[in-house]
Amino acid sequence: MARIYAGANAQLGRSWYDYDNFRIEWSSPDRYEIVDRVGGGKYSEVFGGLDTANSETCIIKVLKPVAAKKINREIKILRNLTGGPNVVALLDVVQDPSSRYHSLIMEYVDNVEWKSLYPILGEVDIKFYTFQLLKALDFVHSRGIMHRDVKPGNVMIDHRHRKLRVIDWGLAEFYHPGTAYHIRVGSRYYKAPELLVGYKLYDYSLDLWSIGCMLASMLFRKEHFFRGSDNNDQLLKIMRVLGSDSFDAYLKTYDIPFETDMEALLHSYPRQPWARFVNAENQQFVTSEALDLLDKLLRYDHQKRLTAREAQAHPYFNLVRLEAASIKGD
Ligand SMILES: CN1CCn2c1nc1c(Br)c(Br)c(Br)c(Br)c12
Ligand code: NA
Repeated sequence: MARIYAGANAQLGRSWYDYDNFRIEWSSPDRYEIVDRVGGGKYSEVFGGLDTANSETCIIKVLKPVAAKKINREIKILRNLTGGPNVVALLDVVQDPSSRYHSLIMEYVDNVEWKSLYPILGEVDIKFYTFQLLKALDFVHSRGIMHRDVKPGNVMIDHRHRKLRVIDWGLAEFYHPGTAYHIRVGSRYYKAPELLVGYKLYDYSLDLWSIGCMLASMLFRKEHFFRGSDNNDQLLKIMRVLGSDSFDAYLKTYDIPFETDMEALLHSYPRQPWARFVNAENQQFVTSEALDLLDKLLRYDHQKRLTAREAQAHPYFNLVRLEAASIKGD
């Protein structure tokens, strides 16, 4: 059971979370022109586009037919969240009458690739962007939604304008207490322990693990902090840092049956102090406040992780809280 916002969807009501009975009015695609391909994946192809009605740049996310069932959920969630701080805005939904393709027209962000961005962020940048990300997720969680795929590739950052937007709500879901969710979600390096041990009764705190991984990347200047070669190795990488004693305690707390064919996962590992990851190159960003926050996010036990709201109140953000809180996120 989530420690916070457990009743959000019950309070917001069925029309808020029931995405099955939800009729979508599709606009004509004629108004939008595809300019260039910016990316894509299993479920979609993503293009930079032009909205000819206002000559604005936009993003055109063309959904592959395989994603049909999930279209309703993604659109419902984007509609529910549009206007929230640092959530990418859904501008339009279009369907090409002749084709089966559906596309989402999204707000454009002049994104700087994570690979190039994380090595140039200064201490204030790290605080600022982490705070903005927490602000977005506290809003999203308060509206009863878990993102479930938080990772650098889904956090667009226009560094010139210090603009951050959380994107790709295709894996997001509504949180209902006591519901068992799929564990094949997220992206490996950012998967929380509950997903890796197959614990299905997870909640919003899933996203806070991923934020902890991103914070560790920025603080320690490492593109992906826990970089496993498969789900078992992912868990091993985590265990080598957090230790095996607290892992065993976690399994016990939630009565999680854990079998593995990976010998290494049965060994015992000491907990590594976070200071161990400080080196000459990153020591300028790493303060005791930063390590304290990180320690409170990267916990096996999801109920012990800070919530996004608690994390925003952490002293680590003292320098940026006033300034960042004032930006409405537009
Ligand atoms: C793969 N890439 C690169 C940039 N970029 C990509 N996918 C994007 C999506 Br979906 C949105 Br919505 C926005 Br906004 C941007 Br920008 C996106
Ligand atoms: Na998106």
